[in-house]
Amino acid sequence: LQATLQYRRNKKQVKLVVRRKNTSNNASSAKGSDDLEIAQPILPPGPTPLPILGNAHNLAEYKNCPYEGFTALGKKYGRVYSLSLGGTPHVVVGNFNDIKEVLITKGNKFDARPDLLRFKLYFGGDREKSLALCDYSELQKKRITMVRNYLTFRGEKSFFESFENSIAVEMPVLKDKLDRQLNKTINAKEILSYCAMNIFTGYMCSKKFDYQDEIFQDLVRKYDYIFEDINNSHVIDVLPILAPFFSSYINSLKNTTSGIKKFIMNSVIQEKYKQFQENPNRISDILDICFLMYEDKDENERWDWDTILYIMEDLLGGSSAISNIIMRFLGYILLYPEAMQKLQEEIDNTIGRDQVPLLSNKKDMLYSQATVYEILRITSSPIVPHVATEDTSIGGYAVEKGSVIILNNYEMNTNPDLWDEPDKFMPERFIVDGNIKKPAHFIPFSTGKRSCVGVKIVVDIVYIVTTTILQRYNVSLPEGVTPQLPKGKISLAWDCFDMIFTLRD
Ligand code: HEM
Repeated sequence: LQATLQYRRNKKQVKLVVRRKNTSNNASSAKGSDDLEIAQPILPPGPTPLPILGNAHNLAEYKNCPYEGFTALGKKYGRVYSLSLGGTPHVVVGNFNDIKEVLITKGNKFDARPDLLRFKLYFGGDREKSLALCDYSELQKKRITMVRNYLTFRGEKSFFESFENSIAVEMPVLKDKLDRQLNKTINAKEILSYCAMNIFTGYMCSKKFDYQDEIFQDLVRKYDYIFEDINNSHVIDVLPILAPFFSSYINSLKNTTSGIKKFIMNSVIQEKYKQFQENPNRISDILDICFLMYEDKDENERWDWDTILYIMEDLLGGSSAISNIIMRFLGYILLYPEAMQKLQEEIDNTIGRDQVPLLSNKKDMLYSQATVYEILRITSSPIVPHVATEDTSIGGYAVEKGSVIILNNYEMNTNPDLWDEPDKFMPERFIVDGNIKKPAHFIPFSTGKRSCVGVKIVVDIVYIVTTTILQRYNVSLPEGVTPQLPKGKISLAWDCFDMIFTLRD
């Protein structure tokens, strides 16, 4: 806390090797030759931090969407600027070229994550256990490569088949649950959350649960609570000194995550391990792959139970992202009924009313795909912050080791220089000359070595679930209900908004 950025500006000299022609802004243009040279440190500009508070006050009015605040400050301080938050220097980057420098060109220098108290609390006090919030260690490299291959079906056809099958068997269950609630005002998020979790457990652990199972329901609620928490900022992120005043909140995070772990260990891993031991040659899902790693003959390569437990905890948590984004999908088409009509027309014309929607249809369903992308654009969920692992630079500005890098995806998705009428919900913007076209600066799943491993399954699951729903039902809002869809995060409250499903004629 004592180290405010101003202090650093005055006292600390960061020696950097800066290549002059690398800079498209003015930071290092003061230097003379095109060769590598030692430049004087030019730290990014930024508002002056206050003692203890740092720059928290500069963001106070943007509590509901801090990324809107980062964009507003960027207009004043430029495309790369600095802030001090939680006693740590932060650098905010909102321009695509600078973002690419962080994620791709210098990806190895920016591959760590911030050391936030909350990140530790989610993972039993040690964020290195997490897949998404850890730094980039050798173990992480192995875990994430394995997970990425599994979730993008690289090299193993049977995994794609089993993924498709896990969705396919869940769709009749979803329709059955909705059929029982026809013409009633319902909280669809509950049903969709059970559905998404079952798609995940089906694919990743070969196990499905009954939607009426109260322990399963409790697990899904717990995940949604943690997902909501992780999607929002908290005052202890920027003022960790206040943590003792939030002990009941901290305990609730601890209890919730430990409940999740207990469930996964007792109701998923242990049971499945018995089956694996009976038939170790049958590898049907990622949990079996983890068991192979647990039994590796090489002691240095072998994984322990914690590694397996936390991989499963992290991955199953991805189902909350899916249920929330599907709710957003439904929310937007309820607000823009002409989009619902176009989606239904596309379904009728391409798949028909009776045929089951398949992933193989997706390529012909341009408007459906475009709607998923438009939901992701307009939602603008943040890229998880990165951390500089050495003294380096961005856009020619000095960045010191340990700085947290905020990559302002919200700005890239809402900048009128990059999008026509960015505030308008307009799926058509992603269809150009009869093809899906995503501009290079559209990176809802980020890019580079720490990009999202869920990129493929998210789009596939959202596509199948929403197509299945709209093929069979009209969806409408009860009298007086207007979905509130705050931007800069994916999560919505458990009881965010009700809707009504009626059978299409
Ligand atoms: C709408 C849904 C989702 C969106 C928009 C999204 C977006 C993102 C973004 C922006 C990142 C950070 C990338 C970076 O730091 O450069 C990320 C990381 C990650 N996501 Fe997703 N995600 C979604 C769903 C999922 C799902 C369903 C899963 C799991 C199956 C998942 C697993 C992960 C993991 C493990 C990481 C960390 C990767 C790493 O740090 O190496 N995500 N996601």
